[in-house]
Amino acid sequence: MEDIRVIAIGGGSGSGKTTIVRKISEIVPDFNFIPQDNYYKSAEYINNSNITAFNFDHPEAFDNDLLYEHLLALKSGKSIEMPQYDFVHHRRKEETVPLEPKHLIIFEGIMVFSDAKIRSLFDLKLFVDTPDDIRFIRRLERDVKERGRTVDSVINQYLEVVRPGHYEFIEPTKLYADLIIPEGGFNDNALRVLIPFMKEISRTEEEKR
Ligand SMILES: Nc1ncnc2c1ncn2[C@@H]1O[C@H](COP(=O)(O)OP(=O)(O)O)[C@@H](O)[C@H]1O
Ligand SMILES: O=c1ccn([C@@H]2O[C@H](COP(=O)(O)O)[C@@H](O)[C@H]2O)c(=O)[nH]1
Repeated sequence: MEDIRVIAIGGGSGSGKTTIVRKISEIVPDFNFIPQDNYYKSAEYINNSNITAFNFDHPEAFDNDLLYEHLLALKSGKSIEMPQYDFVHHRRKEETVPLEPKHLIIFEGIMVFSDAKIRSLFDLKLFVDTPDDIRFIRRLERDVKERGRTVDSVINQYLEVVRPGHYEFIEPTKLYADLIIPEGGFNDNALRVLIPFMKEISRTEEEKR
């Protein structure tokens, strides 16, 4: 398969990256979605009371070798078995999801721009930029509702590792972005500009003829 493009969407936790991808998927029919979160290394000994004993907000928290291998395979027209991640138990799930190659790959996560080798595979780089207070409120709500977390553990983790990690490893990668999107998935103007481009590159050979 020719012309396989990778669009990377980076930005802080709770900035709205996943929401952007959901909005894109309502209009762009067919693409491979790779959440960087699926490539977290397992840390099953972690729970609410020792949440900072593993730093999930460090570039080495991810299995970058497997990520590179998988992105390169998809970009070369090969299929992969994508891992799945369990946020409640902080570990990789047993099951994987088979992905067949498609013309468009969307790769999303907090540290998608940290690794130079992985970065070299990207055709378009977007950074979602949302103020810290808004990101924290969204994260607190989400982690308590969906990720089995207590309010105390979210606050503790945020102050000890998430916030420092954001300034050390995420914010500086904004300089790699081709486009910066303020306020994420509810920025209708940004989506209006981006979606036709994504629609075009996700078309199959047959549709292009
Ligand atoms: N612009 C927005 N306004 C209000 N809530 C939003 C907005 N963007 C995202 N959210 C909500 O904030 C939470 C985190 O957003 P999400 O897209 O998962 O962020 P990320 O993937 O960057 O961590 C979700 O519950 C989502 O519904
Ligand atoms: O087991 C885990 C794995 C990750 N985290 C936190 O998740 C965010 C990244 O996910 P977003 O969806 O982009 O918010 C990261 O800041 C980690 O701290 C976790 O708490 N537990």
